[in-house]
Amino acid sequence: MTSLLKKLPWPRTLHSKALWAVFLIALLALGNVLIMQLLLRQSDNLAATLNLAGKMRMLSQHIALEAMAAHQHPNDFRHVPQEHYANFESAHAALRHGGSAYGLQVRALDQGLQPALLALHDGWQQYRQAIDALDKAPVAASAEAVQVMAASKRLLGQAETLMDGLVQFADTMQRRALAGSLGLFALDGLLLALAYRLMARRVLRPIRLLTEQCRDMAQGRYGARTQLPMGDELGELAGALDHSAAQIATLLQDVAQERTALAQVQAMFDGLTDNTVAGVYLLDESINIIYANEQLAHMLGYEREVLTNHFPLARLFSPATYAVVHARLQERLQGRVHSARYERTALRADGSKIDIEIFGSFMTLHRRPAVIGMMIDITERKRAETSVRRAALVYQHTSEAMVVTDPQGVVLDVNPAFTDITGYTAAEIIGRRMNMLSSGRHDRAFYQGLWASLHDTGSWSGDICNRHKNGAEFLVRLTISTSHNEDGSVNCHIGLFADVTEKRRREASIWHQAHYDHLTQLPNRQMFQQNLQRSMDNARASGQPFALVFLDLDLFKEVNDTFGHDEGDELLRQVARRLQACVRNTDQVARLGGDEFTLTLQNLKQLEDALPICRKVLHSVAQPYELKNNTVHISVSAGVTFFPRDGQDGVALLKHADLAMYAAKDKGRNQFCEFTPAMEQEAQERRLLLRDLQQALDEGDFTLHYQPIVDMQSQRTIKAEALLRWQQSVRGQVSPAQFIPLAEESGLIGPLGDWVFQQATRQLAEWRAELDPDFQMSVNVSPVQLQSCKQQAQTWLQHLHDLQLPSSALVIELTESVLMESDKETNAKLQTLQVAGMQLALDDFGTGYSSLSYLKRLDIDYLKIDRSFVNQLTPGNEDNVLCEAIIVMAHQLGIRVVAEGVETQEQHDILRAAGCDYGQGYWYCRPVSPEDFGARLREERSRHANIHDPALMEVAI
Ligand SMILES: Nc1nc2c(ncn2[C@@H]2O[C@@H]3COP(=O)(O)O[C@H]4[C@@H](O)[C@H](n5cnc6c(=O)[nH]c(N)nc65)O[C@@H]4COP(=O)(O)O[C@H]3[C@H]2O)c(=O)[nH]1
Repeated sequence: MTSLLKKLPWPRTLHSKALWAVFLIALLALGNVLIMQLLLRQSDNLAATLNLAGKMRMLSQHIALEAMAAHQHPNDFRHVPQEHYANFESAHAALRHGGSAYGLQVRALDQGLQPALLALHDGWQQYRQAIDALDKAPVAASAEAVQVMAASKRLLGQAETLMDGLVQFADTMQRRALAGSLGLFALDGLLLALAYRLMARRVLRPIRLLTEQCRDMAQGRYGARTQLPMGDELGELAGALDHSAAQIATLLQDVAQERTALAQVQAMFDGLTDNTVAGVYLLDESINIIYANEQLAHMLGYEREVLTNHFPLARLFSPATYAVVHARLQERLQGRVHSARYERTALRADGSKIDIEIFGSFMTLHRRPAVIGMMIDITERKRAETSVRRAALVYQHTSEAMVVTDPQGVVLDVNPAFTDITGYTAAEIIGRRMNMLSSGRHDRAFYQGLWASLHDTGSWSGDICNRHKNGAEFLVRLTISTSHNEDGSVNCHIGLFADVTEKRRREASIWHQAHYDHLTQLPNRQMFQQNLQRSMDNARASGQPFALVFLDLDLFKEVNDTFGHDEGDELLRQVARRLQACVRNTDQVARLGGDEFTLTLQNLKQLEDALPICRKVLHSVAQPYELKNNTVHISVSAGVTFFPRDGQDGVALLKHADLAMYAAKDKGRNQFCEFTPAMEQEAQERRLLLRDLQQALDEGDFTLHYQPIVDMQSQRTIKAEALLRWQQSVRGQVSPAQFIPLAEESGLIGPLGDWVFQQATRQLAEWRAELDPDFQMSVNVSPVQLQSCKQQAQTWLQHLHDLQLPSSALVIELTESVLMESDKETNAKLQTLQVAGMQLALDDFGTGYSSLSYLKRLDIDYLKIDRSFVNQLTPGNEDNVLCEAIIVMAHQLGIRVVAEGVETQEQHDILRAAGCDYGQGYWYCRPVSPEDFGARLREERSRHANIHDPALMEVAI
């Protein structure tokens, strides 16, 4: 069916299709009308037939009645009219053959009803004969009447039969008409469906597709195509729409491409302008800036809005520079030169200068000439160029040799200094390898290390021994760096070296001086500390302990002072050699300074192994020394510590060895002591004492006692020695012999000594004013105190001046050590005091090594014989001669003598007999408080004033 439909010559245009549709619908309607007409006719014929048959039935009965009436009542009724018979006959004929009767037009009865009609006609014949018979029969004849009645009855039955047949026929016809109508309806439906299908296929679908396409297009989708066959207007419309869509799509694609291209151009421009390197500008023909990117504004220090608002380019340059810039711009604006590049110095908004490189090209903007270009800040580059120029100058003129090699070490270039240092000219070395300079002093591993470093880090630095062209070896400090290409490969190596032969020699010498003792050539303190650290590291690694022995020569100072420094130095050298001879090569001997040495005895299997070595050292050092001019005996005290037992670090170890050494000294010298924790406790005790001392000084817990110094002859108290007293709350009375050394060590002696000086002089001023204008005061001055304050002498003199005391009223008591250790500065201070009139007394004379020559040198006024000599003075004792000799010699030097510690009259008498000038001791008076001393002095003065008898003084005491 479908293929058939397809084959049909369908109308091509919508118009013809519409005409065809109208025609077909009209045809359909006409067909319907005709069929209905046919059915109606059949119905009419059927009705007419039924009507006619009915009439025949009625007529038969009517004829019978009339015949009966006429027979019964011939007067009243006439015979049956002939026309009835004729009507019946014509009706029969119409039914039999078709025609009209009773004004009804009928067609011949269906064949099926013809027998009934024939039977009716036969009955009719008989009925007629019966009528005729009745008509002819007499009025009362009943037989004929009965016959009529029977014939009438039969005819009626035959008419009924025909009627029934007709009714059945009518039913049949009616059913057929219904079936025909239904068939027609079905046909109509089929045709309409067919028509709809065609409509849907040929019209509605294309319209829907077109609608969808239009909708797609409206929504911006131009890719869909209806692709309808080009048969009708819809096809054409679809084709046109497809074409339009394709064109629009192409157009849009073109637009999109153009837009993309435009966006790319814009992006390129943005990318070009949105950078932090190049400032982009656009100049109009009046040479005003009409566009500037952010970088340009940033570069020139302007707001971008300012710069882009027809900013005159002239403002960016000095007038002279702008004249040149203007001329070059004109060349482009006039089209004579298309583009240009040049460098100028521009001015920033703040007036500072900036070196810029300017690129500019001619362009047309709104049909007017313009210049577009870039400005780049080349200040750094300029600086770099200057730097490169300078570097080139340096390269040429530096005294350091420079050599450039390729990655394989082949020389590419050298500077003049290279030739100066190596002797090789550029022509001789370029193209050769650097190993031409090799001295052969370095092994293969050395050069492998050099190249490995260059490879890994790009640089190497170190000393290298080279050979000069003339064959001489020289040491250079060589630094090699690597220059890389952009891809990371090595471009070249740059070597920089200077001849450091001399420098290294000097450095080695300086290092040696810094680390070795110049006198003994032993490691010095610094080297010792490094070695000690190394020893500790080794001991930690090996687990074997080592011993640190701290050595201090006994009485070396005395030897030094007695025999002179040269002899002392020689002694130290010999001691050093002996020490070295006592230990193994792996052990270390060092000189820390002065007469202090250390031994580091390594890798001890057991701690006791160190002790025989210590004994050996003590024995060796104690052997006599043949110096240049003297034979000397000394000994050494040693403190022994062990690592790790006695200390975990160098400081602790040395401190403990020092403590142990002091313990050895305390034990009487020429001994060695192992460190014990008790020593540390003693040291701790000293620290606590020092703390209390500081506190006492802060809180003013010190007092001064005064001990008279009497004139031997008159026994008159003519001086007093100020002696410091410290009554400590817990410790009680602490002896100066205990705390003065501590004060000296800690530096507290400075303020403490000043306090003593001020206190004593104030007291002196009082007594001089009240009791004796010639009274003198002796004040002990520690050597440390003298060294501690630079302005000491001036301060004291000023103080005396303030108290209106003459300097001569004061005697400074110094120990022998001051004389021996005094440096220039101390001497100068003492001299200042002496020049001012102050007197000097040498305390404890005879206990040390001081010689009379020192007394001379310092121009000592008084010499105080130590009480250890005075103690031994007994009548008839040969040792008394010593004291007498001291007194005589001192007097010969113009020095007066004070005897200390005079405890008995015998001593007093012996000393007086020996010519001793002054005496001091318990026999005269113990040190007493200022009040007691004042009372005593007062009493003595009054007694002297009245009696003038020195003997009474003794009684008073
Ligand atoms: N056995 C005995 N001793 C006697 C006799 N006569 C005096 N002494 C004591 O001998 C010491 C004399 O003082 P020094 O030799 O200068 O010896 C002083 C002095 O070197 C030092 N010293 C005392 N006060 C000061 C001071 O203010 N400054 C300084 N730097 N040292 C002081 O302390 C040392 C001891 O002083 P002190 O204990 O006060 O001891 C005093 C004194 O009490 C005596 O007949 N027999």
